[in-house]
Amino acid sequence: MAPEKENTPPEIPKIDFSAPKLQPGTENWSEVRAKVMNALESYGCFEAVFPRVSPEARRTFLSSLEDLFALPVETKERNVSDIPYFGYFGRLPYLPLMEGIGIFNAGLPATVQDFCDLMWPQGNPNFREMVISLVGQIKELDHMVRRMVVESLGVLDKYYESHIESTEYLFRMMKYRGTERDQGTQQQGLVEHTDSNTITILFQNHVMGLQVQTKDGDWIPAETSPESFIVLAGASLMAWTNGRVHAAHHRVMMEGKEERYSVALFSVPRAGYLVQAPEELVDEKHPLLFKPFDCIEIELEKSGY
Ligand SMILES: O=C(O)CCC(=O)C(=O)O
Ligand SMILES: [Fe+2]
Repeated sequence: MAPEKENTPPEIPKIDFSAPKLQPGTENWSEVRAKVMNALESYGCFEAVFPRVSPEARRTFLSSLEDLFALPVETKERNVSDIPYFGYFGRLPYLPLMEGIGIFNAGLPATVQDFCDLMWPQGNPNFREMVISLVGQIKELDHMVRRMVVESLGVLDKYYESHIESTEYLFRMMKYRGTERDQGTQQQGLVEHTDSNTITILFQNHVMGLQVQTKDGDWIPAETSPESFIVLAGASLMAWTNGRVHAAHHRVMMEGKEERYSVALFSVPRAGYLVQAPEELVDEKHPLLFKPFDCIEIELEKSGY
């Protein structure tokens, strides 16, 4: 390896999804698809430039999260879920800086409405509309990425529709308190973990903190701009692709007193759907790597994050 290369720290690939006509079948699509596969195989992660969600809408939503998290704990706790971390959680002994509020099945406007009714019995149509439109727009990116993966593997016609139909969406909003530690000292905001779902798409306020582990074990920053998102592959996508896609290990490290807000859309294989590699991806050279599993069962059994 050339010496300059050895010294270049690894960086999360940045991929441009901003072309207005990024459509299957076009040259641009094939180029972007190749970069996506490459990034998912090497890092399990990339930064997607996707200005379909306007920076203005993102900013407005992030500032409305200040009001959401400022609600009394008893109000936030009304948002319960049978699945750990899918409802409200906060001030857990092993996650002292973090609070999270999830909306499961956020693809359905009625679910978003129910959530808003719990938080604001007097109504909050603005918040409802912001969530519905963010979920709709980020879903477009999720669909494109998943289509690119099944296309690259040559199984588009047989599996794309069922892949999309078997998915539910978890929309999770997160707040991390700043750390009291001295400047230059980091404190863990979120323990290192791999997501169990298919794909996670995240954005954060100006307080960065997300880090992704490379296959060599180095932790590298996963930063976003007002127009870009971090896309992470989870264990379900790794299993479904029989290990072609790497599931990225990641964590949040906080530094400084400022609060961090982040927002994530998780595509989650619905309960009862068995995540298993299609027969086309299993052969002598590629033996089946993972036993079929139900992603929701894994989430239900989670004790740590
Ligand atoms: O807050 C973040 O940026 C990361 C959140 C995360 O990894 C998760 O909720 O699974
Ligand atoms: Fe995660």
